[in-house]
Amino acid sequence: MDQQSAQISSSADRMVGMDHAEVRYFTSYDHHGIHEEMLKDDVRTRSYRDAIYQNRHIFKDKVVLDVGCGTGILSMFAVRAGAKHVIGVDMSSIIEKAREIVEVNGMTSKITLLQGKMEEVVLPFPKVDIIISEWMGYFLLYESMLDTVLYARDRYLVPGGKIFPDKATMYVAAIEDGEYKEEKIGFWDNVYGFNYSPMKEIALTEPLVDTVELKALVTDPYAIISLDLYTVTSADLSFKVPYSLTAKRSDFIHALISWFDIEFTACHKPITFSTGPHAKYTHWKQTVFYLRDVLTVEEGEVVHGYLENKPNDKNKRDLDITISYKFETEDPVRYAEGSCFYRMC
Ligand SMILES: C[S@@+](CC[C@H](N)C(=O)[O-])C[C@H]1O[C@@H](n2cnc3c(N)ncnc32)[C@H](O)[C@@H]1O
Repeated sequence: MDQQSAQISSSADRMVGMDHAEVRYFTSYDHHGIHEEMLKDDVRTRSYRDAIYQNRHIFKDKVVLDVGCGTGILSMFAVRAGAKHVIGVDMSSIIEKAREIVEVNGMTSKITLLQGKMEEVVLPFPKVDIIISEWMGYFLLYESMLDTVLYARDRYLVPGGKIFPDKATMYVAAIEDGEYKEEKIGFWDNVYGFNYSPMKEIALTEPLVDTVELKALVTDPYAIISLDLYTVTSADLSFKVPYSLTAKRSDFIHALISWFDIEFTACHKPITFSTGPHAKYTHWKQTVFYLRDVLTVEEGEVVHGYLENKPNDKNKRDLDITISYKFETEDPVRYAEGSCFYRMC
């Protein structure tokens, strides 16, 4: 068996016993393309690099755990920042490439790479001083990788240890998006003279990951939840939170959008980045939730409701999201109230 075939078969062995969704999840990270997209996301990768390089006094001589190391980029940043030793863990076969990358960069003695699930591998150190991880998915929580970071925190982080990054805040806002909603959702009303409404239901249920122009925002953003990675638990990732959106101008509302901000508060000078429509492009873009109704709002009027999120019962990496909305106005023609269910899968 050649080296490549041996690696493929050892990866397959590790997947034995995993359900189909888990295998699909981890193999999605096997291909170099997804890593290229992440590494080329300059806002993302530069923020991690700055957070690590600007805090050599925190990393110097520390044992660091890189949860989901992928190609090893964060592990190598940590070595350059003076870490005593870095352990990188990844279930995906991309870790084979990480080994080669670490070797050609002369860091083999400083980085131990382990292929396996974070929840199952045995680390060469009983405890670590710092956890670094890029775990964020679309709508922050899609893929549910944060659970894995929380597992690593509870199992391996020394008391007083640091997590990079350690804070995430999710926002919602409402947008005018009539043209695109018509193209994506209205399209199904009449397809070559046929009623395709069953397809419209699926299209409405699926949140759209796309870039939203700032000028589409009809309301100010509203921070719905903030996660402190030192204290948050897996149970907290199922939540129902209120929101309240005040119209900045008279316009129509076709959808709510969501995005998140990330903070590295352990840094000497805190480093943050945003995935919002006001910020530089990131591969997370924004997540668009089309509403059934079109709301006709006037400046200063308020739309409020709840956003409920929970991992899907059958596949915990998918998300079940319900958004309820109430637009109370004295004008009975414009009054609107409803609830929409979405699944991110
Ligand atoms: C978003 S990528 C980040 C890769 C790399 N750290 C970077 O910043 O470019 C997440 C990685 O975590 C890995 N991963 C996710 N859950 C894991 C788990 N439970 N055990 C091991 N690896 C995991 C995936 O295979 C993937 O390579």
